[in-house]
Amino acid sequence: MAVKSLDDLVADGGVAGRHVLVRSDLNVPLDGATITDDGRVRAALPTIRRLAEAGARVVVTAHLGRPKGAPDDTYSLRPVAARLGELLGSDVPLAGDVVGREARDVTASLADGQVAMVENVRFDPRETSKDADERAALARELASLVGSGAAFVSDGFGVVHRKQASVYDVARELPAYAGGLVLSELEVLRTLTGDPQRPYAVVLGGSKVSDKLAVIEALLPKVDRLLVGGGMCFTFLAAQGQGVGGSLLEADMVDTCKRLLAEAGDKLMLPVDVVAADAFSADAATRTVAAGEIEDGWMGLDIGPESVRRFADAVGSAKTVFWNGPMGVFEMAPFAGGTRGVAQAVADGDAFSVVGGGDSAAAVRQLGLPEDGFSHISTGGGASLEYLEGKDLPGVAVLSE
Ligand SMILES: Nc1ncnc2c1ncn2[C@@H]1O[C@H](COP(=O)(O)OP(=O)(O)O)[C@@H](O)[C@H]1O
Ligand SMILES: O=C(OP(=O)(O)O)[C@H](O)COP(=O)(O)O
Repeated sequence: MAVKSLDDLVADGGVAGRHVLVRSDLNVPLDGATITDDGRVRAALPTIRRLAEAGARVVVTAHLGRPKGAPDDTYSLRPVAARLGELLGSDVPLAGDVVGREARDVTASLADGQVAMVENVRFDPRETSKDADERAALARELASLVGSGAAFVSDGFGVVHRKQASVYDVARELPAYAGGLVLSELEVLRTLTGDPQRPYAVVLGGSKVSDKLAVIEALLPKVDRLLVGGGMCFTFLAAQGQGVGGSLLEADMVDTCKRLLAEAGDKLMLPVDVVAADAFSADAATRTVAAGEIEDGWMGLDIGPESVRRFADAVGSAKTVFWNGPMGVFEMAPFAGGTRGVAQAVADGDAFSVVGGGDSAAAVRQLGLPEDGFSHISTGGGASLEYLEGKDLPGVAVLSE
């Protein structure tokens, strides 16, 4: 069955007076309760606004960070609901729970064209449960919030690779439609899966190491160059027997990295130098050292200048570039040079270039890089990677069941 879109929903008898549950990806970077980059909220806006303007009673669900399946104020969606309200130009009430009494009250009291949110859906342990029955139970409760006659719009591209209750299971409980953001992201990424112009370079960094190691294996045969920086690189350096001190390391993935290094040969490029620090802090003492010479008590928080030159050369000569994951802890000025240097090289080059991921997109904007230097800035990092890898995205596949 073909995926139905938001256009179909609006055309199918209209949405005026109907409840519509929208799953967005509003997982924004925060400094305390301050949003440091609202790109994902802005990206979610067109779908939410279109539904509201068509008279729907819109209930938005989203996650923020990775709370441990229980309410945790650090991960409250309050700042996000406030920002969404500012951008919409009307107040967005936020229920203090996910499917409890407040969620039911807020949902029931919506007027036509109004938008409300429920709290971080990951406060409910069933959202991310491996047990399909537990997830289905939460999905039924989410569906019953909006009642019969309601519809579900899946618009959180950054999370469609997660088989989670509010992304996957809920689409089986309500008539389900793909939002404009999901469809437009897939359309751009499709151009990278066909026959990309070569050389094709993929740059990986960031901190979700174990998620992305699996992706490397699948991408290796498809790309000409795979550049690995950020927190990702230290497990590879450790696999080469190099000293990584207190850097981010997934010890149980070292053997996998050994195997990947052997398979990849010189396709896979690692940093040759790193900016090491004696603490995870913007005020830490720093040193640039050879990649294998990080001492105990020090940690690698950025790739070094020689690595930036080599990575910049590789992306500068590529005709297609996909980049996910910052090269260092760019949020702190002393560790932003690697991300800035590589991003600038992508922007200066003439490759078809896609940068994906909440933090990577935020880095482009925060470091003042020209957004028009990239062919596309995607809201999803892991989701884009899994798509490029050729995997089915559960949150998309379920829409055509
Ligand atoms: N060497 C490093 N050590 C620890 N964290 C790092 C390192 N390099 C990058 N990071 C962190 O990775 C985070 C982004 O990772 P990730 O979520 O995987 O990227 P994206 O959101 O773009 O997909 C940033 O907050 C950044 O500070
Ligand atoms: O930030 C996200 O993904 P990304 O860092 O891969 O872009 C999404 O909101 C998914 O979050 P998750 O990786 O905690 O499931």
